Amino acid sequence: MSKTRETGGIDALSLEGVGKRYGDVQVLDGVSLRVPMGEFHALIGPNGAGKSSLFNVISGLTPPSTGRVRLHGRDVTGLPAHRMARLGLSRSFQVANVFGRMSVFDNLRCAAMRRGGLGYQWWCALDRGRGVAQRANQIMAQLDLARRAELPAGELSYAEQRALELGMVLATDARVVLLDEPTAGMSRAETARMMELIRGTCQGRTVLIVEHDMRVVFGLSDRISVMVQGRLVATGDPEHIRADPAIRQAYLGGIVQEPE
Ligand SMILES: Nc1ncnc2c1ncn2[C@@H]1O[C@H](COP(=O)(O)OP(=O)(O)OP(=O)(O)O)[C@@H](O)[C@H]1O
Repeated sequence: MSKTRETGGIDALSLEGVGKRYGDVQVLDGVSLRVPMGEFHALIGPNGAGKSSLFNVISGLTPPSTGRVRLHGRDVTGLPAHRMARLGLSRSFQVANVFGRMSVFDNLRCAAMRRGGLGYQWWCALDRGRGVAQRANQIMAQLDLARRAELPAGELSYAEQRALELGMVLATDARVVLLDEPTAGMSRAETARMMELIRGTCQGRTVLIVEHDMRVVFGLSDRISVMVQGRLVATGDPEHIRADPAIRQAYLGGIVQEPE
């Protein structure tokens, strides 16, 4: 039975004819996609295909030129990122996006404050009333960062910074999580560790991930969509995508390493 059916027919995320134009350049063109609650969905495609642009539209960083975006059935087209965060959608970026001078713990506290949709001026009140510190501690334990709690985030290793960034996404308690190349620039061992962290911490959430490493894509995904020149050209389960000769020839051999 599909996840949409299991969850009463409401998709966590649905896109209908999403387009984005910058001047004369059509970056996204008629993108339609339904992601059921709890699905782990990967978005793959060559450089410049429009994957990050799609993330920007979904997360409210930039409005689409055409089409609709729905979150748990609610039309959220064009809502800014902070409103999307309050509605339970959070994202990471291609490059580690942490506050380098703030401690690991404070980075997580800051992120956890967004959870309640309250401003930073409520830091103290939230700290007491909503267990923000508790949440930060919990996430540090999950990500094995507890011994780094007081270290400025800028002094963490690259892989640890990416883990912290994942933690900042999770600290908001988002039910829909967008991860933009979470293993980019990592060694094989770091990638394997990151996969473990993602698998462990994102369980039960709906995840849309952009990733070039096919070990990660095929290791984690329920379904995969392939994007080329701003359009989705295929969506299916990993076996379907892996078996499609056109996709294999065009993308899986070229842009990525094959899963083992
Ligand atoms: N603000 C912008 N103004 C003009 N063109 C843009 C803008 N943002 C993105 N583009 C163009 O949109 C196209 C898609 O870029 P995007 O970064 O979304 O691709 P991508 O699939 O994420 O690529 P990569 O895998 O390399 O990150 C590119 O041709 C890019 O130059």
